[in-house]
Amino acid sequence: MAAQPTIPRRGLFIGGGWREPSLGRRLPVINPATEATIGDIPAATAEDVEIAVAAAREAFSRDGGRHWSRAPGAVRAKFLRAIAAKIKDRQSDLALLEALDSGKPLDEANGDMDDVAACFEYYADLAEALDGKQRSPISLPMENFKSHTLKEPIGVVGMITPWNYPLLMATWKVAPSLAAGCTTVLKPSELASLTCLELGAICTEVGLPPGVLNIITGLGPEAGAPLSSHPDVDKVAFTGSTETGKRIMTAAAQMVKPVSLELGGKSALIVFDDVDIDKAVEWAMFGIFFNAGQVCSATSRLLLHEKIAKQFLDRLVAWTKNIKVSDPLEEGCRLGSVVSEGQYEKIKKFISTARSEGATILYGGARPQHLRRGFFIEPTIITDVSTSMQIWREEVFGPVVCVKEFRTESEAVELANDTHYGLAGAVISNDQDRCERISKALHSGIVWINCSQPTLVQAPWGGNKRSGFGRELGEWGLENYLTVKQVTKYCSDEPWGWYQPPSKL
Ligand SMILES: NC(=O)C1=CN([C@@H]2O[C@H](COP(=O)(O)OP(=O)(O)OC[C@H]3O[C@@H](n4cnc5c(N)ncnc54)[C@H](O)[C@@H]3O)[C@@H](O)[C@H]2O)C=CC1
Ligand SMILES: C[N+](C)(C)CCCC(=O)O
Repeated sequence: MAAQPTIPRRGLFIGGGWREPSLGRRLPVINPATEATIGDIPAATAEDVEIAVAAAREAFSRDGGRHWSRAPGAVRAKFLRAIAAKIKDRQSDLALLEALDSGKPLDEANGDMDDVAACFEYYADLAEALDGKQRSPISLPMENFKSHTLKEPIGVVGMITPWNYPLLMATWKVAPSLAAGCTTVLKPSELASLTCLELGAICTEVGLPPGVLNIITGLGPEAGAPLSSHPDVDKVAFTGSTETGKRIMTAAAQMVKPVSLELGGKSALIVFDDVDIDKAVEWAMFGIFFNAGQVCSATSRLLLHEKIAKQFLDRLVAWTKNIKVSDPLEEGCRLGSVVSEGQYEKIKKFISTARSEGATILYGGARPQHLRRGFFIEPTIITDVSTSMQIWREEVFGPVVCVKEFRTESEAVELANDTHYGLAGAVISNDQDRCERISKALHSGIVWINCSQPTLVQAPWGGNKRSGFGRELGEWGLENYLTVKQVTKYCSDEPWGWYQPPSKL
């Protein structure tokens, strides 16, 4: 088992320095795998939000923006690359903090840190490329006007992020917003903020101008709500539950503030009868048991062609029995604890409701017997599910998959689209034409073919319907933080000639 690190005691990271929260309150950090309190984080309130937003505003306009918001993208790229390098230097201690804070297996947390560094590097490249995209000419059907566009940073951005991928979800927002020239106030989830606070320490080490990135930890209603309604915040970017997303959108609407929302999901994985069963089983497991199913894009509904359903479920159970469920720091752990007691209770309730509604718990459904403490739930497979059941309709955000059989392609598509959500969908089949047809027919922002969950920083990420709107990652992620200005010039020597000139007499 890896050594337990000391948990750094941090303040709020505002204006390039550490500050105690105005009301002096702190929140405990609980290791969900042991239930032990391992540290604490500051609890910001509206007073701190004021100070952080003011620091971000000052940094945005400092020296007319010469050193940040209007500086060449190449200048900002250097900071992004320096942050990526520091993340790599500190990879093992950051991964350990992430695992202790969230309960995810250390191997997963290590992978997250790779993705974090890669995301900063990717947006460093895009920041540089932005310089070449300025003054893009617009082709016009006349000669007396010339137009071009400028891509400008949207301003001060408020970011509210979740606990399932604490530093990675923050990075998906922070990296492109910094690349664009925005300044930012980040409010990570109170359930897992440690690595985001360490990002503050890294910003100091790389000499990021003060106030460009501010990090305030605290509770949603106390710190997140005043950030989303703040009149001096130009945009809010949010990842989290659909309920909170609605609140944020309502608050932002009062100021006609743009929002991007990455919310929940109830994505389906469709498996046809022409597949290699074991390969498909492994993707089905990765789709729902990775990060203990606490993934917005988790393929939590498994649709099996009736011809292979029985054989598939037998193999799924056999593979699932083999998952190492353990303390996240144990070698080979593939399923850690869920993030908190609240989430643990919520998942157990989903399972008991499924049972009481008539579904069968084919495997799992309880606390693993060998783990007495910690918020552990067995990987759970639920069958005999009808489309009116809660387990079919609602996001569990836990290691719980529900299974249905289908006969035809159109039935599979109909079942997959039978949800208010629209984040992701996946299909496994050896018939490539069928996969293409299904990728068009699914009402979702992401489709995986012959896999589930792989996420590439270059490709757009986001959902439709109640999974939200706006796209992160790729060039779309940068556009989120840019506003387009048209500049139009009259270039004829002739007078405009609309009004009658006054008499020269
Ligand atoms: N789409 C996703 O990636 C995520 C989905 N969820 C879903 O949400 C459920 C509940 O988890 P929670 O941690 O309660 O999610 P949440 O949506 O309440 O929390 C996400 C973030 O929003 C903040 N927040 C909460 N209330 C707020 C408010 N009124 N104004 C502004 N910010 C606010 C939180 O402090 C946190 O930083 C999960 O069971 C899961 O179904 C949770 C986290 C991530
Ligand atoms: C694709 N993955 C698992 C790396 C991240 C998913 C992001 C999310 O849950 O919001």
